[in-house]
Amino acid sequence: MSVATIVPAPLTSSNIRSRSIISPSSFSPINPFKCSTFALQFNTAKLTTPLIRNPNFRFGVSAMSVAAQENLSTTAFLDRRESGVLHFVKYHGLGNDFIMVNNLDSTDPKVTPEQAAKLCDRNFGIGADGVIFAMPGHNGTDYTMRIFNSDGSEPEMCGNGVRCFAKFIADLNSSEGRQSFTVHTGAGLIVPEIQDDGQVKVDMGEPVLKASDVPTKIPPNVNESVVKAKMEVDGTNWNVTCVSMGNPHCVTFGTQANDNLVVDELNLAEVGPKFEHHAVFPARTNTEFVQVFSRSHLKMRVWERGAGATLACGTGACAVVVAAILEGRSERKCRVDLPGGPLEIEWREENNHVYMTGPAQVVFYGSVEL
Ligand SMILES: N[C@@H](CCC[C@H](N)C(=O)O)C(=O)O
Repeated sequence: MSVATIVPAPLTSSNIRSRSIISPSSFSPINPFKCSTFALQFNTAKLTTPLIRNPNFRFGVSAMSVAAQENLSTTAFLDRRESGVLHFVKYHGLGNDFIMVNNLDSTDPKVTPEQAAKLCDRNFGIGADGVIFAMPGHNGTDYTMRIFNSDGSEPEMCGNGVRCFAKFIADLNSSEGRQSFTVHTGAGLIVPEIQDDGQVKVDMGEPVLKASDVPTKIPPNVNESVVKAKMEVDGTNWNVTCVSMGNPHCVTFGTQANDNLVVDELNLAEVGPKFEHHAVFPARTNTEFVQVFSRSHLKMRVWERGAGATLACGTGACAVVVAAILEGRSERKCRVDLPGGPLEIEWREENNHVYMTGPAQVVFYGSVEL
């Protein structure tokens, strides 16, 4: 079985150089990262052959050239110890993509925030919305998850990321089928469960609504929370509801002049940063712009703190359903359409927890010199 070593140009003129390996052994029956996972990724392109043998398997590595060959299984590959070399696996949840790092032997991330920003660069790096570290558990949990955004900042939680995290752990353990893990995060205990159909259902815990804890400086208007409150952005009065899923979210269904957004008409790149850096959000914010199709079907676009426009945001979709319920716009169980695909979200009355169900898929694995 041959393996292609992909050698990209240096990341920058700084001290980071990269070398990535794409391994066709990932299509071997003994490898947990099976060809079918990749085929799923390309269902729309109707590819039926293993991608490494397919000339179209150039996405994401287009700046790289084949330079060498070697035999290696993915798990063995991740177990390698080479100083200055980072082994990673790239995953995505509805196009929200992450460089996953096996950091189980240390509580210190193997990558600095500055290196993470360079690795996430879509032109000069691997390309991702963030770097996620699988670390030893804390206070009795099975694992700890930490994440750096693509700008190097560290958020408390990542919904799509924790689904990828669950799949990554299962792949590392070479375990298949239904299984769940307890994961310590900056947002507290999170419990992802891989279902029989491969989807990952996550107990995302309770939303935080108290304005000062979100945090936002917008004056609370419902108990201690900010619900459908006025927020001025560059002369436009928006209606916003603020929710923390461990990380801060500002959810809007429209302006005071037009309370029913058509999200495709929005200039996200222009308005998103104005919300993210608005003075009323001392920790910056993620912002979700939402359109209501029905009481159980919503559509959102997101501008993420530290990552910009992404194809999906799991914590964002949870915040959207919480906000929609608080504003009387939806039922407790909704389908939320994101640019990368749909998530099922439920805010359960009996325990106040939010549940998110959606996919997580491996893309490729490789290594990079730090
Ligand atoms: N995309 C993530 C959220 C990642 C963190 C976010 N950018 C923040 O800074 O809070 C998700 O799926 O939840």
